[in-house]
This record gives sequence, structure tokens and C-alpha cells, in this order.
Amino acid sequence: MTSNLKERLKESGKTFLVGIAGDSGSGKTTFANAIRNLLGNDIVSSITLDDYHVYDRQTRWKLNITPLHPEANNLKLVETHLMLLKKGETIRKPTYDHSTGTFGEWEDFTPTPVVIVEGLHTLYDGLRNYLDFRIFVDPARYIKRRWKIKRDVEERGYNRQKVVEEIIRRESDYKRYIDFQKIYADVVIKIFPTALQSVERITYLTEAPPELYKVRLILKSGDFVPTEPIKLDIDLSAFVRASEKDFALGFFSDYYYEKPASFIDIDGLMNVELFSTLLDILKKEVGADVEWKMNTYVNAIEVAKLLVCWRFLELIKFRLEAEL
Ligand SMILES: Nc1ncnc2c1ncn2[C@@H]1O[C@H](COP(=O)(O)OP(=O)(O)OP(=O)(O)O)[C@@H](O)[C@H]1O
Ligand SMILES: O=C(CO)[C@H](O)[C@H](O)COP(=O)(O)O
Repeated sequence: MTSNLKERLKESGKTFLVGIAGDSGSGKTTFANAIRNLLGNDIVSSITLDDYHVYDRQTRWKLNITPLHPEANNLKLVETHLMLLKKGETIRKPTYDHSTGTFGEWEDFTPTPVVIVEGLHTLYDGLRNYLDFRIFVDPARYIKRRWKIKRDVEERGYNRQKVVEEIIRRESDYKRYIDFQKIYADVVIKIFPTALQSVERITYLTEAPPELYKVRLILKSGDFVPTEPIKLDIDLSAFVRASEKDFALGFFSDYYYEKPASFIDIDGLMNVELFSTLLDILKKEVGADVEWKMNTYVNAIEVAKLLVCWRFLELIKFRLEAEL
């Protein structure tokens, strides 16, 4: 059997479904892209549950219903489609156009060995059992608001005031219908402002201050123990140089909604050499070159993306070896 994971995935004929849930503008696509970049477009494709909205934008406003309400989405059709995708079958799915707020033509979608399912309700009742790996992205409220306003105004061309009204209008539905899904995630990614006291020291010498975050990665022990863990053969001198910028890593174990979990806290900026050492290990596993854009220093979200990919590769290896 080849040790190249990409080849093994192709040969296996299996379809792995990765679910990424979280609020609108919470960074789901950002994390999906990390997995896609790592394994490549021939292995990874994605669908968004936005395509399964029942009402167009105008109708939602008229009915005073938000897209976060389960009834504003055709979750039954999503369930059928997940079942078919898991079997490797082509589906015919609706499409939703964010530039107009209306529906487009239905389209065929043929699964690749890994399919990422992004959406507000991906880990909802009836859907999550079809998924092999479940991720919930959970930025602090004000970070999420900032990201959504920026994205909706700059990339989608929406009116700023309308975006703010919509954010406020949605908050109760977020608590009711979206937030609880993290109970069922294998990985929860919490994103906060940096907690490093010396944030000024980090930023004052740089021309453009980097975006600093603290990420708490919660990894549930789950239903697999890596049979062949991806080993960390770390370059110690890179660790020493990592302290050139303020960077903190913390680990502890606890329960997360009844399940034992490992908590990893990442804060500040990791030295690119250390990050590259980690990335090289993953590249070796994947058996292909990976394009991962990096600046001189890598923030906690980038590190979290890499660790999420790491965990996912371990799961795939486990499943392929156990022939599950
Ligand atoms: N790591 C990050 N650093 C800085 N900004 C980010 C980061 N991740 C996301 N953002 C900002 O948030 C916006 C939304 O991110 P993204 O598209 O990944 O969210 P999403 O959850 O997929 O949103 P939606 O479901 O509404 O499409 C991005 O356009 C970007 O401006
Ligand atoms: O919560 C969202 C997920 O991205 C969107 O707001 C929802 O899909 C509706 O889209 P739009 O606001 O473009 O009408």
C-alpha cells in the first residue's frame, strides 16, 4: 500500500464528509480552504448549505424570518443529499446567488474523495450523523461582527446599515438554532482577541500591525485513537527562534459538553520557520506539494488551521487503515 495519502484516498473509493458549521461570516470558508489547499482540488470539493434556503432574500424580509431558522432551509433535502454523497453518488442541487439574493439554476455535483459541507446548520439534528469529521467555528461576537460587516460591505456590496440591522436581528436565532451545534463537533475553534499583555511590544515595530488573535482549539477524544500518529520531529532551534515574537501555547484536558477533550490555546505570532517545520510534516503525509501562503509571522488562526488539518489527516489514516 502506498504511504501517499492522496493516492490512498483515491484508491479507496470512499467519500469522507467534513462538516463545518458556524455563524455567517465566522470563518467557515477560511477553514475549508485550508483543507482544500492541503489535499488539492482533485481530492477536496465543497458545497454550501446556503444553496438550500427556502426563501429568497426579499421573501425572508417580508416574512421576518432569518436564514438561521431551520424552517427557512430545506434540511430534508440536505439530509437526502448527504446520504447520497456518502455513497459517492452525484446529486442535483439548488443554488443561491448572494449577489442578487435569489436562486439560480439547479446543478449537478459529483463528490470527490473529500467533500466539505459548510453551513449554518451542518451539525443540525438529522444531518450530523452522515459526517465523518465535524467542525464548529466560534469567534467571539465582536470579531464575528467585524468580519461579517467587512465581508458583506466590501465583497458583497451590501449597505452597511442594513448589515448591522441584520446582525442584530439574527442574534437570538443564532443562540436558538446555531450555537448548540458545537456540542456535537469533533473540533471547536474558538477565536478571541489576543490575551498577550505585551501586544504593544509585538506591534509597534511593524509597519502594518498584524492581526492578533487567541484561538482555543477543543479536540474531542472522539471515536478514534490515531493508530499511527503523525509524529512531531521538531527542530528545537526553531522553537528558540519562535520566541522572537510573543507567542504562547497552552494545553489542558477537560470535559466539553460531557465528552473528554484536549484544549489547546494558541496566542500571538509563531515564527515561520517553526510553522514550516510543522507544515513539512503534513506535506510528507499528504505526499504532494502544498501551497500555503505565509507571512514572516503566522498568527494563531493559521496555526489552528494547520492543527485542524493535522487532526483530519489522522482521522483519514485511521479510517483507511481500519477500513472503516
Ligand atoms: N483568519 C481570518 N483573519 C481575518 N479575517 C478573517 C479570517 N477568517 C475570516 N475572516 C474575515 O471574515 C470574512 C468571512 O469569512 P468566511 O467567508 O470564511 O466566513 P463564512 O463562515 O464562510 O461565511 P458565510 O457562511 O457567511 O459565507 C472573510 O471575508 C474575512 O474578511
Ligand atoms: O447567513 C448567511 C450565510 O452565508 C447568509 O446571510 C444567507 O445565506 C443569506 O444570504 P444573503 O444575506 O446574501 O441573502
